[in-house]
Amino acid sequence: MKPRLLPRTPAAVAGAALVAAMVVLAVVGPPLWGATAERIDAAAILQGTSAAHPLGTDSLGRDLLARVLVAGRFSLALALAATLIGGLAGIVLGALPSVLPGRAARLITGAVNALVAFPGLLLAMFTAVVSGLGARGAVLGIGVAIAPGFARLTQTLAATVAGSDYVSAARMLGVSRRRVLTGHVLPNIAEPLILQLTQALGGALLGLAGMSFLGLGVQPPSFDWGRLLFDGFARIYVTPEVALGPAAAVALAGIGFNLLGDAMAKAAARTAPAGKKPAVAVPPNPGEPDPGAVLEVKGLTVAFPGGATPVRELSLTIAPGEIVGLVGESGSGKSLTAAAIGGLVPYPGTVTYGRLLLGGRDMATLSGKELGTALAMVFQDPMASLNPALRVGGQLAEVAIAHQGAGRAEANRRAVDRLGHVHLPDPAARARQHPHELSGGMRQRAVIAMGLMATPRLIIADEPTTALDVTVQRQILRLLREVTEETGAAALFISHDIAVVGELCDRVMVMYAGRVVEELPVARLAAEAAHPYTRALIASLPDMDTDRDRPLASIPGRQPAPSDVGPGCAFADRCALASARCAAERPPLIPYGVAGRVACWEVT
Ligand SMILES: Nc1ncnc2c1ncn2[C@@H]1O[C@H](COP(=O)(O)OP(=O)(O)OP(=O)(O)O)[C@@H](O)[C@H]1O
Repeated sequence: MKPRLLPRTPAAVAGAALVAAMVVLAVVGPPLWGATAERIDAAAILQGTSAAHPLGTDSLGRDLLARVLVAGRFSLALALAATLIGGLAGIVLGALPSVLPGRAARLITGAVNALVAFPGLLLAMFTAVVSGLGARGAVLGIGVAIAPGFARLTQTLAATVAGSDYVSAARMLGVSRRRVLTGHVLPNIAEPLILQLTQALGGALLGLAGMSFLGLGVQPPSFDWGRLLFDGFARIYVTPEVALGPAAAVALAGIGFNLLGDAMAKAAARTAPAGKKPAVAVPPNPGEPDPGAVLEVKGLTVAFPGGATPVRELSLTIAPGEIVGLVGESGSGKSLTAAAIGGLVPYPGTVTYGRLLLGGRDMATLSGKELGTALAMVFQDPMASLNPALRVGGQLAEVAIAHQGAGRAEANRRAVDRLGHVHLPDPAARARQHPHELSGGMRQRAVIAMGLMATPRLIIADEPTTALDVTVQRQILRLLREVTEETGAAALFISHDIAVVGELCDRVMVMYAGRVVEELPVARLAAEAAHPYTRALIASLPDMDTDRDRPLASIPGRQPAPSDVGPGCAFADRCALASARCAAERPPLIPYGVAGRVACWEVT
């Protein structure tokens, strides 16, 4: 986990101070006060508070203050052990359903659900009794009591990550369940689990003290805070101060860990509103910028921990009014390219680039408001962009209020105007409806209208028509073309369908395993496409002459996973033209034909 500043709230400061004090005490306690804590004094048996013994003495005349100070190390060590046992067992139990076959997975999920419903203290007591009284039994007991909570948290987090597009893409690419778990799921849920471990440590301290207090934990001559509390409790009516010391120590340490865990969780949530901001690094200046371009991207790379680099050194330029199509099969890195341009790569992805200019300005320097005005993004699922609880018109109006400081009435008027602009019938009535009252095509129009509330210089549309039927798809494509022609906005249109790209775009960029392998004007696509992958994509399209009785041509083999791309051409092992050089050396993307670029040894 990356070091993160804690918020400077009194609770965070108090938590950090208490935990720091606890750690210092664990280190210096036994060497400083160990001898005093063990010194038997027959003349001072069972005393209350005195100048020599501020917390009194025990039945052997040993100083209780020294014993409380010394017991800190053992108490913390036991709590750490219990938390690690519980945490590890829980994470394994929670992760197993993602890798096991259906029936075993259901069995484990059911068992975890049952254990979560079982009172933790009973579980701990039962385990401690079965595994033998003493510190070991208590640690195991608390570990077992903690584990179901961790298992449930891991399951919930893993299920959230498992539903994301990149995991689906990895599965589609044939990545094994185990690799999906270790490479995609666990790294993305590590942070909340670590935060939970810190909080669990406080709970384990209290739990262990409780076990010792019940006589189920640490046995003499060893002692932890719970044991001291147990011993002091018998004298609570005569000399209450003897129980006070261990009780205060347990309470303060427990509160300290809980406050610290809480503060860490808040700090993490604050830095990660909707998936944390990825790290962005800018390597040295790569040549002169293109003054005429709306968008200029040079050397864009997106990487994830564990070696996955789904976008590699991608460069693209889009002129005003131009629509560039980014095409490639699932998992080639199209969506992450769009996300990186929009600053939306999910944590823990890292984005690096030589240049990322929107209208000549480095996108990293644009404020949220400037970016919101200059860039409009349209995604495949319009429901993801529209809040189901709000009326369509109100949501559009919000953009004008937030970005242009418009008044409510003016913003509403503009929203209806924009909805009419994207050919939504009866826009005033539609504006008063909720998203679920609109058809899929209407919703996508509404999202495009939302992008047009400002005057975007760039529209990024990521598979905006994939979920729509063919007729509606045509209408939306026409609308996008109309909008760019009217407003002069540039567009990056992402699709896995080269036919759709051919219909709408001016220029096409073909992506394979994170890299652009070919780029050319759409008008030359049929005649001049040179890269074997582009040609295979075109060949797999049906046309009027296609024999309907025979299966469509498909490209044999699979695209390599983002972490498995070798040194040569990533397409080599699916390519009929590949030579030994292709497997060993990656072809550069170089000018080819009239206005194209291609990366292939065999055609250049
Ligand atoms: N957060 C992440 N962590 C690790 N790998 C990721 C993450 N997000 C995406 N990937 C991987 O990056 C690769 C490219 O994903 P991307 O979504 O950009 O592909 P795509 O070409 O848009 O595919 P699709 O058409 O299916 O959306 C995939 O193999 C995916 O598994």
